[in-house]
Amino acid sequence: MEIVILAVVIAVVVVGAIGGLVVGSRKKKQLPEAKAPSVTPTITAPPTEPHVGDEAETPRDEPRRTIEEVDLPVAEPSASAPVVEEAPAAPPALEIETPEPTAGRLVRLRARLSRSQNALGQGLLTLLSREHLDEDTWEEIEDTLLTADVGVAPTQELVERLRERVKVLGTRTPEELRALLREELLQLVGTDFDRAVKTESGLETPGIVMVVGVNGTGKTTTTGKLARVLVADGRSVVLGAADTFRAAAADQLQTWGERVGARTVRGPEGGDPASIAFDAVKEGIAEGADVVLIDTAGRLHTKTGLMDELGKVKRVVEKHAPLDEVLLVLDATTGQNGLVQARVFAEVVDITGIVLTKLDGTAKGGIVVAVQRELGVPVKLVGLGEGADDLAPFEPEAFVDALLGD
Ligand SMILES: Nc1nc2c(ncn2[C@@H]2O[C@H](COP(=O)(O)OP(=O)(O)OP(=O)(O)O)[C@@H](O)[C@H]2O)c(=O)[nH]1
Repeated sequence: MEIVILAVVIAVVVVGAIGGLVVGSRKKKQLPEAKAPSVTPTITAPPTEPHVGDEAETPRDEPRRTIEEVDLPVAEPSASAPVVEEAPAAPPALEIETPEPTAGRLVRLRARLSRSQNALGQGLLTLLSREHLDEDTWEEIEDTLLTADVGVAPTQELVERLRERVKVLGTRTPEELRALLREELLQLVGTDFDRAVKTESGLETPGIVMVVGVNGTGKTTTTGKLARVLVADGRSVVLGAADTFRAAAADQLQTWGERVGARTVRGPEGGDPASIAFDAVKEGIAEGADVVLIDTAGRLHTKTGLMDELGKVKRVVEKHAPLDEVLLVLDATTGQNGLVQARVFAEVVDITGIVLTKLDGTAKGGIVVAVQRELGVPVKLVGLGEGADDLAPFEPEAFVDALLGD
């Protein structure tokens, strides 16, 4: 009996030892090292769908892990918080860009212009093509022009002339109507203005351009784009960040300048705009630059404040040399509000040219006509997008052609 008991004990011990060896050897199997979460988050591809013939089981050579060794899964990013791969830090050095040439820019940007302006041109052509041009149709033509911000007086003039010419014409082919409308719109926009931005002083000193307008109209952007236009035409430029109202405006202008290798003169936030303008012109003279562009602030609550500030900038700059151009920047999408701004600025400073920005974002191209009438000053440049080279010299023919579409 004792022998039997002894044999059973030995058997249990032997089986236990073998079992222990097996577990131990499993534990010793090296698990792949747990990867530390990478610093740069990455987007992983979703698992691919299994194909016909693929193994249904986990491959057998995959290491097995005990429950203690299995880490809890890292929380999956939720759909609302996508993991975005961080861009590598940009190198600090800025490359100097070569802006696009300015000749024919409006023609190049025509698609963008006509996309937003077709409502006016096509609307007029459709109405004029009706078989019977009754009073209601003429009223609709008038409404189309007024809706496009052409203004009351120019609208009435145009409708009167169109009525007369259509009567004389008798039957109308679409080609004749198009030609007639083109002629009349061109006359309304005006082909006699000198639309060149005056950037040459005719003196030893650089040409001086002051850019004014309510903040948010695209003033700083326009100053930057204009610097590019000038650089593209082979001129050297110094920028004056006299918009000290918003600190970011000076940074923004400086960035524009750096992209084309133009120096920016700036001062402290809330500093005196006139002294910055003065220093910018001084720097322009010292550098022998061709043009100095001065960006100003327009966020002033009273007309007197605006008058004081812009008047001071002008007086101080003119200690060096006279201003050659004062450009008023207006946002074309603001319609009548833009006209009110134009009136206030015109009372404060002698505007010599208008820049209409954001013409790509409105079908109200009639503002070109209205604002010229209001101030007796030509639109010289138009903004047709947020891109660096989306500022074009204003050409009446290209503009009217864009209104009428192809
Ligand atoms: N679509 C479009 N956007 C434009 C155009 N011109 C300027 N913008 C945008 O208008 C916004 C305002 O432009 P800013 O140049 O900052 O305006 P600002 O008048 O200088 O205002 P401050 O910087 O506060 O002085 C920016 O987002 C520009 O990219 C344009 O012609 N078309």
